Amino acid sequence: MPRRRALLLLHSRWSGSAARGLVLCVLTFGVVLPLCCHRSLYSYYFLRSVYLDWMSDESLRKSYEQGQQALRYWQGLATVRVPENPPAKGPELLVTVVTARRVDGHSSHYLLQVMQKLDRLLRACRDPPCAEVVVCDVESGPFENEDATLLEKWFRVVRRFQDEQQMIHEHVNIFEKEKRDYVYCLRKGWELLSPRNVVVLEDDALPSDDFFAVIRNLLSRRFALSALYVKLYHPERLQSYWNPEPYRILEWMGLGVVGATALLLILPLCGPLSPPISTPHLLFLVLYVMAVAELCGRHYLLELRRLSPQLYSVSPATECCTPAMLFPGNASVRVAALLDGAVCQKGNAKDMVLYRLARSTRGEHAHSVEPNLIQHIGAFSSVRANPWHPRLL
Ligand SMILES: CC(=O)N[C@H]1[C@@H](OP(=O)(O)OP(=O)(O)OC[C@H]2O[C@@H](n3ccc(=O)[nH]c3=O)[C@H](O)[C@@H]2O)O[C@H](CO)[C@H](O)[C@@H]1O
Repeated sequence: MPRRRALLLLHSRWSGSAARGLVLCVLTFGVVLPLCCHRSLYSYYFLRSVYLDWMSDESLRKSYEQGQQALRYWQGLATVRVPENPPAKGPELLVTVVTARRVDGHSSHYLLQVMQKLDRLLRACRDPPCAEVVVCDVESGPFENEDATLLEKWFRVVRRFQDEQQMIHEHVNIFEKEKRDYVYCLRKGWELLSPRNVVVLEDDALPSDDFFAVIRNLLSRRFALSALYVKLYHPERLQSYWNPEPYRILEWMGLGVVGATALLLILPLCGPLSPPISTPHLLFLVLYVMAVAELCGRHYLLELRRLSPQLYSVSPATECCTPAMLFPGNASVRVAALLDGAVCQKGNAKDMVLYRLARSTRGEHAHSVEPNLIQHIGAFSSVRANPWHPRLL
């Protein structure tokens, strides 16, 4: 008899727990998260059909306004500021900005926006200067890159077609040209200034406010000594846990365990409905926290790391994209040599080639930093065909 009663008690406890778990899941995943996240671009709850077109148009409009504002800034500067001295040799950091003339999106003046932001950041750290900046103009078409010309008074602008006349007669696919342009810019920066470290930005990579503080911190970490490159950007849409990168799965499980333990410790303070501390409850809460994190969007969790440069995480490099890259020490020269030996084409652009080269070359290590240190503002590509109506996703 007592055995039956014990079984009944256990059964009622379990069904009570299951019912509470079910209510919690329905409320969280069916009510609270949809209400909180339906406008968050990188959440699973984002209402794409309702908001995507509108948000994309808004972002294009803003980008156009910011481009026009940057254009006025650089045009107006000529009357109020004296040009600075040419960049000094041997700087701690050289930032090379690779740029080509854009046909689509020309009026958003991406390059001018990026340079305006760099100018603002550099004026905030002058003694000693955070970095020297060189603009690397790789335009080879019949028209000049007007934005680069406008910046000439303020920054050193190097031009590939002036240095390498033969490039005008080069008949290579656009991805191979893009790679050769990149190699030229890497080598030219090194040759001109012999910097101790190099950052290469593409002309639509807008640095974040803490850009130089984080770079300085990264360079002070041990891993940088042996790094071939550190990626400073990965597309937001590819940052979720479900984009399987081994370290992300570990991070996801760790977050689940920490979050569930915190909940188990906090819930008893909230009243009699709290679950008892047991392994099944812990497992349930681990899965619950993991699901909440993924559905809300890992991208938003990463933003918390912006609190301090020390909190930025470094992990093995991910494949896609090179809009912002840090090359510690003489790594930019090694990368130029590696890229020189490879051929790029559609489906095998310089970002993929570099990723594979880093993995297959003994002794070289490639890393990614999170969260992103730049915002990618280029809605229009200068190497690919552009859609009639570019979208944020
Ligand atoms: C955000 C993002 O995913 N960007 C990636 C995407 O660029 P996108 O397709 O977004 O092209 P983009 O217009 O950003 O151009 C990338 C870079 O190439 C430069 N450029 C352009 C034309 C040219 O003849 N020579 C030249 O060097 C241009 O100035 C810019 O610095 O694909 C590229 C590879 O193809 C790189 O992996 C980019 O990081």
